[in-house]
Amino acid sequence: MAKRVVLLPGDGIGPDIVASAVRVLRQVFSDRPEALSFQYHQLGGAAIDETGQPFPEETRAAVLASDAVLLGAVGGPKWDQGPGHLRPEAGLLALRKALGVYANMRPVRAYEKLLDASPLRLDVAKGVDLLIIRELTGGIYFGERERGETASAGRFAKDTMYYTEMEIRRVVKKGFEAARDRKGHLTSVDKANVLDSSRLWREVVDDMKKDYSDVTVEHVLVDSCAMHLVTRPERFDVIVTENLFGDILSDEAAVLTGSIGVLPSASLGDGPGLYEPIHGSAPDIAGKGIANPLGTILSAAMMLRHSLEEPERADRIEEAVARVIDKGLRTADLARGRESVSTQAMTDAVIAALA
Ligand SMILES: NC(=O)c1ccc[n+]([C@@H]2O[C@H](COP(=O)([O-])OP(=O)(O)OC[C@H]3O[C@@H](n4cnc5c(N)ncnc54)[C@H](O)[C@@H]3O)[C@@H](O)[C@H]2O)c1
Ligand SMILES: CC(C)[C@H](C(=O)O)[C@@H](O)C(=O)O
Ligand SMILES: [Mg+2]
Repeated sequence: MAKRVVLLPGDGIGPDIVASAVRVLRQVFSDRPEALSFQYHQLGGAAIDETGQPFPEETRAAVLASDAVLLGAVGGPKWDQGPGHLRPEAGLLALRKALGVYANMRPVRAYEKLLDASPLRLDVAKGVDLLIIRELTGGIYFGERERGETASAGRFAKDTMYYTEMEIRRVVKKGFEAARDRKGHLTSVDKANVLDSSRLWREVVDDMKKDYSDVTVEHVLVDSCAMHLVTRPERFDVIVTENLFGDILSDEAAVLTGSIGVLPSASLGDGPGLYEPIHGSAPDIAGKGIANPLGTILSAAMMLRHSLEEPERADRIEEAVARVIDKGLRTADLARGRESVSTQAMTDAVIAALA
């Protein structure tokens, strides 16, 4: 039976980069085209325009019945003025929650050929190969919120960072397991010098250590981690951290690779996985045909590996991307004054490199 992939192109550059990933998937399955079925649904601003909701019921039903979900990006200035629960981003959060994808894996790999695209010194970014595991369905993104007004101090707004032991344990477990399969080092990132939720996080990590004696564990405060990511990135193997810290640190880590456009992600829980590049809808370049499709193409490879039991085809896509980068092809975000190619041409090159 065909594996059911739900495609959520979303907004801005989303439709272009998802189209690229689908072309690559079709090519890598050209010997068995019946193995995958694709279904398009709406999420984000596009869904608001059509249905009034950022995560329509129809999309919810489709993703829950799928084997995996591939998402482009959501958001844009057109929808920025709406109330919080009717923003495109609220649809994305509701999607993650509905799928229960609590572990967001964001691998960061510096390709040798792209080192000069990073603003950092060559020797800093060289050899970087780390994995950020970001808790994705809890923390301040999903805690209690409140808006109000007091007579003495004017308006107030409240967001709450709330974690249960169960939420921490299951994502930290993914961290230990990933470290075990990689270089055996786990960095748990928190703000335990200030936050109670971080102190609980640290206690749970320390509790779990004894079951993973082959993994070395260190605790690093998030501010210090932010500095070390761009000064000594080679010290990291697997980083596990809560939702907001992971969001910020992964965009920072993108600087090591030359562009946020090349970073993929896999969000995993107990049901269908969700796969999306880590970047947004890039309204500044939308419609120009110049978006970097590699983060989405590499997310599709992660989908084949983690949800669709097709690890060899995943390898083939990743090798094709590495070959294209090696040949020197760059989209505008990576060009740094060199010649650049379009989304379409980059996708064509990956497809040609698959052969
Ligand atoms: N997962 C998601 O859907 C997601 C993630 C982040 C931001 N957003 C949303 O996207 C919108 C824009 O946010 P932002 O500008 O802060 O972040 P962004 O990631 O969209 O863009 C940041 C910068 O990186 C560039 N960029 C990003 N992806 C690129 C690609 N594939 N190729 C070339 N250049 C690329 C953009 O042109 C821009 O200059 C906002 O509405 C935000 O909420 C969505
Ligand atoms: C758009 C936004 C809700 C999202 C997040 O904060 O999780 C994005 O920044 C990401 O990293 O996927
Ligand atoms: Mg982000």
